[in-house]
Amino acid sequence: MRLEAIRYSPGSLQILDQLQLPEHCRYEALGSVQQAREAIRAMKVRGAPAIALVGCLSLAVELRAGAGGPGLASLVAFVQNQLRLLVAARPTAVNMARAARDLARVAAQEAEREGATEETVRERVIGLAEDMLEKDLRDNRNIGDLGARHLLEQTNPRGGKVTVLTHCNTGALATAGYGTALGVIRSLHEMGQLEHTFCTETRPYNQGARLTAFELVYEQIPATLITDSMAAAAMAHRGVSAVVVGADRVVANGDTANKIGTYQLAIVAKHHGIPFYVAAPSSSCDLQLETGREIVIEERPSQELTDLNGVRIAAQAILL
Ligand SMILES: CSC[C@@H](O)[C@@H](O)C(=O)COP(=O)(O)O
Repeated sequence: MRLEAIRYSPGSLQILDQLQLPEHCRYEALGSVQQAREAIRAMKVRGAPAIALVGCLSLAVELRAGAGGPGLASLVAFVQNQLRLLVAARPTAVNMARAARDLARVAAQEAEREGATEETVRERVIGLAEDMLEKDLRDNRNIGDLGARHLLEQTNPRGGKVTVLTHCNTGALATAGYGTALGVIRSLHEMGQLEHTFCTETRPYNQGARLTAFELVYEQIPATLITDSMAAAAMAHRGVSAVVVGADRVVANGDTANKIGTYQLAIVAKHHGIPFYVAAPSSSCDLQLETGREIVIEERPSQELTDLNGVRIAAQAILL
């Protein structure tokens, strides 16, 4: 069975609560933008593409139930407002902001068309949100296949299997399915070209230990979980052929924001002469920003560092 972070059918949206993984596979129904926003903030669903898809589909569910209006202007204002709330939920990942721009634009365009009704505006927004789900899955398969072939050509021109190190979770759980960086690893495995995977635990929220390790075991892909602080040693001594990570946002000059720890992985990879790749769909690209310095970096609650499963592990009164 395919791992699904998002289950959607017209009028119904469910997410796999990733805070409960790997112990429990529990789906939670989201019937409104407000519920989706809370789930995204709490990281029950996370990963740049999945955040955007859940946000947009929660709006689709709300609109199908007749939310917004009465009147075209008030419906368009409602759509814009709901999208603003969703964009603010996790600001670094740009996918939601890009999707919001597109949805707000089609809502406004349709409302201005002669003969438009509330129903046609709702249908246009819902239709576009549903297309995004299909497109993300297609994009991920392409990223996986193209990325795997590129990586084999570049890192192993004489043939032979490769070993890949990855960070955070960029798999089926972070997307509509298959994944981006983890999609490349999945494709290498499907091609019979993957020797081994190293996945980092990804402190403080352990997306690597809880989610990537879960996906790799689930798919029977050969893999070892390492602490974040073992990455340099793994690169020095364990034959890592390439590092492949995902992206929350790629800006015009190529600067990339991703899970904390990605920067040091890039430096360590450079030190060891190991190719470092960012695997991301165009929905993660933000060409409006020139450099990474302009990216708003999300600040998370300090408990994510000081506590483990609700139990304080850090010294009291330490500055954070
Ligand atoms: C395909 S997911 C791309 C990125 O969003 C991913 O690399 C990442 O850093 C996820 O972070 P998260 O904080 O778990 O949302």
